[in-house]
Amino acid sequence: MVVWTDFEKATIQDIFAKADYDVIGPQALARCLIVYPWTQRYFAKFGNLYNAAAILGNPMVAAHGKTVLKGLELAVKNMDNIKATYADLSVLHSEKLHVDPDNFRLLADCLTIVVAAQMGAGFTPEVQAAFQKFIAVAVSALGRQYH
Ligand code: HEM
Repeated sequence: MVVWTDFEKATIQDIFAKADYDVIGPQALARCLIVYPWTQRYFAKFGNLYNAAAILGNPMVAAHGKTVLKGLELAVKNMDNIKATYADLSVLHSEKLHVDPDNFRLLADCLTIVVAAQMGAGFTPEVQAAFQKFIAVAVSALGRQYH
Protein backbone atom coordinates (compact mmCIF):
# COMPACT_ATOMS: atom_id res chain seq x y z
CA MET A 1 0.00 0.00 0.00
CA VAL A 2 1.22 3.46 -0.88
CA VAL A 3 1.60 5.91 2.01
CA TRP A 4 1.08 9.60 1.27
CA THR A 5 2.25 12.50 3.40
CA ASP A 6 -0.17 15.34 4.12
CA PHE A 7 1.95 17.54 1.85
CA GLU A 8 1.75 15.06 -1.02
CA LYS A 9 -2.02 14.68 -0.72
CA ALA A 10 -2.60 18.42 -0.46
CA THR A 11 -0.26 19.12 -3.37
CA ILE A 12 -1.89 16.62 -5.73
CA GLN A 13 -5.39 17.76 -4.80
CA ASP A 14 -4.38 21.39 -5.27
CA ILE A 15 -2.81 20.78 -8.69
CA PHE A 16 -5.94 19.03 -9.98
CA ALA A 17 -8.31 21.55 -8.36
CA LYS A 18 -6.56 24.41 -10.15
CA ALA A 19 -5.80 22.59 -13.42
CA ASP A 20 -7.55 23.79 -16.54
CA TYR A 21 -8.55 20.42 -17.99
CA ASP A 22 -9.35 22.01 -21.36
CA VAL A 23 -5.72 23.09 -21.71
CA ILE A 24 -3.63 20.53 -19.86
CA GLY A 25 -5.35 17.35 -21.09
CA PRO A 26 -5.30 18.22 -24.80
CA GLN A 27 -1.74 19.59 -24.65
CA ALA A 28 -0.39 16.52 -22.86
CA LEU A 29 -1.96 14.04 -25.27
CA ALA A 30 -0.97 16.13 -28.31
CA ARG A 31 2.62 16.29 -27.06
CA CYS A 32 2.69 12.54 -26.57
CA LEU A 33 1.46 11.95 -30.14
CA ILE A 34 3.99 14.43 -31.56
CA VAL A 35 7.04 13.50 -29.49
CA TYR A 36 6.41 9.73 -29.59
CA PRO A 37 4.74 9.23 -32.99
CA TRP A 38 4.30 5.48 -32.57
CA THR A 39 1.61 6.23 -29.98
CA GLN A 40 -0.55 7.48 -32.90
CA ARG A 41 -1.29 3.91 -33.96
CA TYR A 42 -3.87 3.51 -31.18
CA PHE A 43 -5.80 6.56 -32.34
CA ALA A 44 -6.37 5.70 -36.00
CA LYS A 45 -10.04 6.64 -35.70
CA PHE A 46 -9.12 10.17 -34.61
CA GLY A 47 -8.53 11.15 -38.26
CA ASN A 48 -5.85 13.66 -39.25
CA LEU A 49 -2.68 13.24 -37.16
CA TYR A 50 -0.45 14.10 -40.11
CA ASN A 51 1.81 16.66 -38.42
CA ALA A 52 2.15 18.67 -35.21
CA ALA A 53 -0.30 21.36 -36.35
CA ALA A 54 -2.90 18.76 -37.31
CA ILE A 55 -2.54 16.97 -33.97
CA LEU A 56 -2.75 20.22 -31.98
CA GLY A 57 -5.88 21.25 -33.93
CA ASN A 58 -7.62 17.86 -33.84
CA PRO A 59 -10.79 18.07 -31.72
CA MET A 60 -10.81 14.32 -31.03
CA VAL A 61 -7.31 14.57 -29.55
CA ALA A 62 -8.46 17.48 -27.38
CA ALA A 63 -11.57 15.60 -26.20
CA HIS A 64 -9.61 12.48 -25.39
CA GLY A 65 -6.96 14.51 -23.54
CA LYS A 66 -9.74 15.70 -21.24
CA THR A 67 -10.95 12.11 -20.81
CA VAL A 68 -7.47 11.06 -19.68
CA LEU A 69 -7.39 13.87 -17.11
CA LYS A 70 -10.81 12.83 -15.80
CA GLY A 71 -9.36 9.34 -15.48
CA LEU A 72 -6.52 10.75 -13.40
CA GLU A 73 -9.03 12.70 -11.32
CA LEU A 74 -10.53 9.36 -10.27
CA ALA A 75 -7.13 8.43 -8.87
CA VAL A 76 -6.88 11.81 -7.08
CA LYS A 77 -10.23 11.14 -5.43
CA ASN A 78 -9.13 7.64 -4.40
CA MET A 79 -5.49 8.18 -3.53
CA ASP A 80 -5.48 5.39 -0.95
CA ASN A 81 -6.89 2.84 -3.36
CA ILE A 82 -5.61 3.66 -6.84
CA LYS A 83 -4.92 0.03 -7.71
CA ALA A 84 -8.56 -1.03 -7.27
CA THR A 85 -9.84 2.22 -8.77
CA TYR A 86 -7.94 1.49 -11.98
CA ALA A 87 -8.69 -2.24 -12.25
CA ASP A 88 -11.28 -1.82 -15.06
CA LEU A 89 -9.28 0.86 -16.86
CA SER A 90 -6.24 -1.41 -16.78
CA VAL A 91 -8.21 -4.32 -18.26
CA LEU A 92 -9.56 -1.99 -20.96
CA HIS A 93 -6.08 -0.75 -21.98
CA SER A 94 -4.56 -4.22 -21.98
CA GLU A 95 -7.23 -6.61 -23.25
CA LYS A 96 -9.34 -4.38 -25.47
CA LEU A 97 -7.04 -1.58 -26.62
CA HIS A 98 -3.76 -3.56 -26.46
CA VAL A 99 -1.82 -0.44 -25.45
CA ASP A 100 1.83 -1.22 -24.73
CA PRO A 101 2.12 -0.20 -21.04
CA ASP A 102 5.48 1.51 -21.70
CA ASN A 103 3.39 4.23 -23.33
CA PHE A 104 1.73 5.14 -20.01
CA ARG A 105 5.01 6.55 -18.78
CA LEU A 106 5.50 8.54 -21.99
CA LEU A 107 2.10 10.19 -21.66
CA ALA A 108 2.74 10.75 -17.96
CA ASP A 109 6.03 12.52 -18.75
CA CYS A 110 4.28 14.76 -21.28
CA LEU A 111 1.67 15.60 -18.67
CA THR A 112 4.38 16.46 -16.15
CA ILE A 113 5.99 18.84 -18.64
CA VAL A 114 2.68 20.55 -19.42
CA VAL A 115 1.81 20.91 -15.71
CA ALA A 116 5.28 22.29 -15.01
CA ALA A 117 4.95 24.84 -17.80
CA GLN A 118 1.54 25.94 -16.48
CA MET A 119 2.71 26.23 -12.86
CA GLY A 120 6.00 27.95 -13.58
CA ALA A 121 7.89 28.78 -10.38
CA GLY A 122 5.19 27.02 -8.34
CA PHE A 123 6.45 23.69 -9.67
CA THR A 124 9.14 23.44 -7.00
CA PRO A 125 11.25 20.29 -6.53
CA GLU A 126 8.97 19.26 -3.63
CA VAL A 127 5.86 19.72 -5.77
CA GLN A 128 7.50 17.82 -8.61
CA ALA A 129 8.41 14.97 -6.26
CA ALA A 130 4.78 14.66 -5.11
CA PHE A 131 3.50 14.83 -8.69
CA GLN A 132 5.97 12.22 -9.98
CA LYS A 133 5.07 9.89 -7.13
CA PHE A 134 1.35 10.22 -7.85
CA ILE A 135 1.88 9.66 -11.58
CA ALA A 136 4.13 6.65 -10.94
CA VAL A 137 1.47 5.05 -8.72
CA ALA A 138 -1.23 5.72 -11.34
CA VAL A 139 0.94 4.30 -14.16
CA SER A 140 1.75 1.22 -12.10
CA ALA A 141 -1.96 0.66 -11.34
CA LEU A 142 -2.85 1.02 -15.02
CA GLY A 143 -0.30 -1.66 -15.84
CA ARG A 144 -1.59 -4.07 -13.17
CA GLN A 145 -3.92 -6.16 -15.30
CA TYR A 146 -1.30 -6.87 -17.97
CA HIS A 147 -0.12 -10.44 -18.07
C1 HEM B 1 -1.93 8.36 -17.81
C2 HEM B 1 -2.30 7.33 -18.50
C3 HEM B 1 -3.69 7.09 -19.06
C4 HEM B 1 -4.92 7.29 -18.50
C5 HEM B 1 -5.25 7.84 -17.11
C6 HEM B 1 -5.90 6.89 -19.49
C7 HEM B 1 -7.27 6.98 -19.32
C8 HEM B 1 -8.20 6.60 -20.27
C9 HEM B 1 -9.63 6.72 -20.09
C10 HEM B 1 -10.32 7.29 -18.84
C11 HEM B 1 -10.21 6.23 -21.21
C12 HEM B 1 -11.71 6.14 -21.51
C13 HEM B 1 -12.18 4.80 -21.01
C14 HEM B 1 -13.63 4.55 -21.30
O1 HEM B 1 -14.15 5.01 -22.34
O2 HEM B 1 -14.25 3.86 -20.49
C15 HEM B 1 -9.15 5.82 -22.10
C16 HEM B 1 -9.35 5.30 -23.38
C17 HEM B 1 -8.33 5.06 -24.28
N1 HEM B 1 -6.98 5.15 -24.04
FE1 HEM B 1 -6.12 5.68 -22.30
N2 HEM B 1 -5.26 6.45 -20.61
C18 HEM B 1 -3.90 6.56 -20.38
C19 HEM B 1 -2.90 6.25 -21.27
C20 HEM B 1 -3.08 5.85 -22.57
C21 HEM B 1 -2.02 5.68 -23.53
C22 HEM B 1 -0.54 5.95 -23.26
C23 HEM B 1 -2.60 5.28 -24.70
C24 HEM B 1 -1.96 4.97 -26.04
C25 HEM B 1 -0.77 5.36 -26.40
C26 HEM B 1 -4.03 5.19 -24.46
C27 HEM B 1 -4.97 4.83 -25.40
C28 HEM B 1 -6.32 4.85 -25.21
C29 HEM B 1 -7.28 4.56 -26.26
C30 HEM B 1 -6.96 4.20 -27.72
C31 HEM B 1 -8.55 4.71 -25.69
C32 HEM B 1 -9.91 4.53 -26.39
C33 HEM B 1 -10.21 5.83 -27.09
C34 HEM B 1 -11.54 5.83 -27.78
O3 HEM B 1 -12.00 4.77 -28.18
O4 HEM B 1 -12.11 6.92 -27.94
N3 HEM B 1 -4.28 5.53 -23.16
N4 HEM B 1 -7.94 6.06 -21.52
